[in-house]
Amino acid sequence: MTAQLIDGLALSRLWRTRLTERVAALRARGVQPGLAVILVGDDPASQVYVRNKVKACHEVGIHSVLETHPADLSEDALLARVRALNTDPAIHGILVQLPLPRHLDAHRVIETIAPEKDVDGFHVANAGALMVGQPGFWPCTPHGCMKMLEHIGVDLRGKHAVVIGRSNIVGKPMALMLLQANATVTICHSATADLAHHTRQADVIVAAVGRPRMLTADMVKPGAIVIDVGINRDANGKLCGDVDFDAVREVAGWITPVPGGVGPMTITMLLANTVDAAERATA
Ligand SMILES: Nc1nc(=O)c2c([nH]1)NC[C@@H]1CN(c3ccc(C(=O)N[C@@H](CCC(=O)O)C(=O)O)cc3)C=[N+]21
Repeated sequence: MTAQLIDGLALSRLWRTRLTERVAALRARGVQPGLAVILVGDDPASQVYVRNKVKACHEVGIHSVLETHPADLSEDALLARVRALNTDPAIHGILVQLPLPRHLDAHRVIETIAPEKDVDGFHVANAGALMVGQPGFWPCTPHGCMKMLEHIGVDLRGKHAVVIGRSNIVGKPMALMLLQANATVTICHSATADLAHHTRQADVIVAAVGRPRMLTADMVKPGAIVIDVGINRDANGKLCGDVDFDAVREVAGWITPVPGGVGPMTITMLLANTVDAAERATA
C-alpha cells in the first residue's frame, strides 16, 4: 500500500481563496492588510524566500513592503526601523527574515516587534500565549502542519505523536500544538538515545531536523502519518526533506512531499496571521 499524499500546494490554494475573500471584506471597509518584511544582508536563499512571501501577499491582496538593508546595518538602526513599523497604521504584520547576520541579536530584534504585529509568532509573548493556551500568533510552520493534519480529518486525541527537533520556531511549538489537540507527545532531538525506538511507536511523526532523508522506512510504523518539515539540498543539489520520501511512502498511511508540502503552508499561515492581525487591529 502506498501512502496518500497531503498536498500542501492544493491546501494552500484553498486557504488563499478564503483569505482573498477576507481581505476583500476588510478593503470594503477601508482597511488593507499590510505586511512589512525586513531582510538584512544578501543571502541568496533568504532573498528567494522573501520574494515568495511578497508574491503570496500580492496574490491575496495584502499590501506588502519589502525593506532590504545592507549586511552591516547596525542593531540600533534595525531596532529603530522595527519601532517605526510598530507604530505605522498601514502595517499590521512585521517579519524580520532569519537568520540575521551574526552581529545582530535576533532575540533583541524579535522582542522589539509589537506582539500584536508579530505574525511569525516568535515573540516571547506569543510563545507564552501558545504555552498557556491563550490567543496569540502561532508560528507559521507548525501551524501549517496542524492545518494539514486537520485537513485529512485525523482525530489526534490519544494518538502518539513524535516530533523530531526542538527548535523554538518548529519543534517546541509543534509539540505544544499537538498536545493541545490531545495527542500524547514525545520530543526527540540530537541527544535522544535510539530515535527509531520512538518513531516506530508513532501514529504521527513530524520531522524537523534539517538532515536530508534522515527518517528512513524502517523507522516508521505501517500506516503512520509523516509530516516532513525539512528543506534541504542533497549531495546532488536536489531539494529534499528530512524524510526518505520514496521508501517511507511505501510504509506510511499519509505523507507530505518536499517541495509542495509544509513550505507552501508556512507561507499561507503567514498570510492568515497577517489578515488576523488586520482584523484584530480594526475590529
Ligand atoms: N522570520 C522568518 N520567518 C520564516 O517563516 C522563515 C524565516 N524567517 N527564515 C527562513 C525560513 C524558511 N521558510 C520557508 C518558507 C516556505 C518555503 C517554501 O515554500 N518552500 C517550497 C520550495 C521552495 C524552494 O524551491 O526552495 C516548498 O517547500 O514547496 C520554504 C522555506 C520560512 N522561514
